[in-house]
Amino acid sequence: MAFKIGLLGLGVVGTGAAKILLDPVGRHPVVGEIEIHRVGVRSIDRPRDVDLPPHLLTTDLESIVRDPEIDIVVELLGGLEPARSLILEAIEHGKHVVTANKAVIARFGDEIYARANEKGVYVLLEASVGGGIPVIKPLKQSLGANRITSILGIVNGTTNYILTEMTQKGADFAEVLAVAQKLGYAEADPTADVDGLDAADKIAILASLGFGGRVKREDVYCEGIRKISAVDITYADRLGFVIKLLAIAKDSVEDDSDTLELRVHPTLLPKTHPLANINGVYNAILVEGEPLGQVMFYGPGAGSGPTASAVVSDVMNIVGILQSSGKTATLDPLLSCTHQHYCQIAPIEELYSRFYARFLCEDVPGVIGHLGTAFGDHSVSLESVVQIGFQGGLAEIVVVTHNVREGNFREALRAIDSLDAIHSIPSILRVL
Ligand SMILES: NC(=O)C1=CN([C@@H]2O[C@H](COP(=O)(O)OP(=O)(O)OC[C@H]3O[C@@H](n4cnc5c(N)ncnc54)[C@H](OP(=O)(O)O)[C@@H]3O)[C@@H](O)[C@H]2O)C=CC1
Ligand SMILES: N[C@@H](CC=O)C(=O)O
Ligand code: NA
Repeated sequence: MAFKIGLLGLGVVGTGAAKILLDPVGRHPVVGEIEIHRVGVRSIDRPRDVDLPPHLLTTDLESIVRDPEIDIVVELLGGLEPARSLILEAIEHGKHVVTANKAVIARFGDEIYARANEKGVYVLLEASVGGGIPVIKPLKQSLGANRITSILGIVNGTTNYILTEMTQKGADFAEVLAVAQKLGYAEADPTADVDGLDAADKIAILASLGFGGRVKREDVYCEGIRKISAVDITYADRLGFVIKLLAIAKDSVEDDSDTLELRVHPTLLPKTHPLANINGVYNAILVEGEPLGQVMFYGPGAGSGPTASAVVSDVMNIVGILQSSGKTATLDPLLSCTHQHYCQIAPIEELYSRFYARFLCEDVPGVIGHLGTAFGDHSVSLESVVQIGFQGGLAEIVVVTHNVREGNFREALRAIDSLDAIHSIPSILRVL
């Protein structure tokens, strides 16, 4: 018996999923039991890179989520609406859902999972984080015996591709972004990638799974890569670092409470760090837990085929359950989501980090002393201060701090900014 799916979206990921399903030979036999019943798109006449019978396509997406013949709705539209409403309506009609939409899950996951649990259906989302990397299911199942203490990830393929090209080839930001869009890595609105919002959605999802609580998306501190310049990439390199957009969720070690650190920002990583050599569209997620220690998940973080691999695997999981237990079985607690309480998130000012800051100063005697004094006055201890060069007659000084409270560091910067000898502070980055 074939299991019928309704595909919402036939873009980069939808096309990849359809290609796998239309070509089952050599894959797991379950793939051959999945039938594409309807496909919802915006424009029927748009040329497609996959050979589907034209009568399957419709612009009436509501009719798909209500279709009594469909077992599983696969949402690959992107964006918040109509994706959220269609997912909820599919659930109301007793359909299982597979989605790659981290933006919807990070914002409306509570609502979606509450309804899914009431209706006894699964909402699986392996493709939503790390593209083709299996990380959601391992966090739910294979690592379930551990107390997770930290999750560090490079979880956005577009920005990792851009930073890699800028670092290795001195490429121009806008040009590389255009290539990433052409390769199908970027979101429909690439601001979500570049400004770190997509990575913030993903770390909210990972944190919720790893730390077993709900996460409010607005609690994730987020900075993107727009301000990263070739100058900082070069100086980071000289100091022994690479710059990566890092997503971090970890137990806040500075206090005994149950609070979490949750943040996304460009970070100077020591070249010896396991995440430092994750390049191009590849993503990696380094999970630390007790008693396991560290485990790293690595693979293609975006793109048609890899993301479709995760989507189809989720569909197969549901088909496997339907085959073995039937439609009325209770939900498997290791695949569904039942969190009730919200994780407590520490304010960014209270977090401790190392910082890299680049100053442009008048080339006058004593300027390094003034910097040191201002930092010292705010209990910010310095690891190194280097006058690294000159730019337009101004001395360029780079400071790397020890692990300091962010609130103190910011106050020190305000004091430094008001010094006569300081012309500007072009960059401030965190250091791992
Ligand atoms: N691209 C990637 O590498 C990855 C993407 N994702 C996620 O997967 C999802 C899909 O992304 P992707 O395939 O890249 O997106 P695309 O923009 O390539 O495709 C979107 C598809 O949805 C259809 N669509 C969008 N809005 C509507 C609407 N209002 N009504 C009808 N149809 C609509 C489009 O129709 P039409 O074709 O007619 O325009 C298109 O087929 C997103 O949530 C994204 O975040 C996750 C991991 C990786
Ligand atoms: N735009 C995203 C796509 C995958 O989630 C990215 O670049 O990682
Ligand atoms: Na994944």
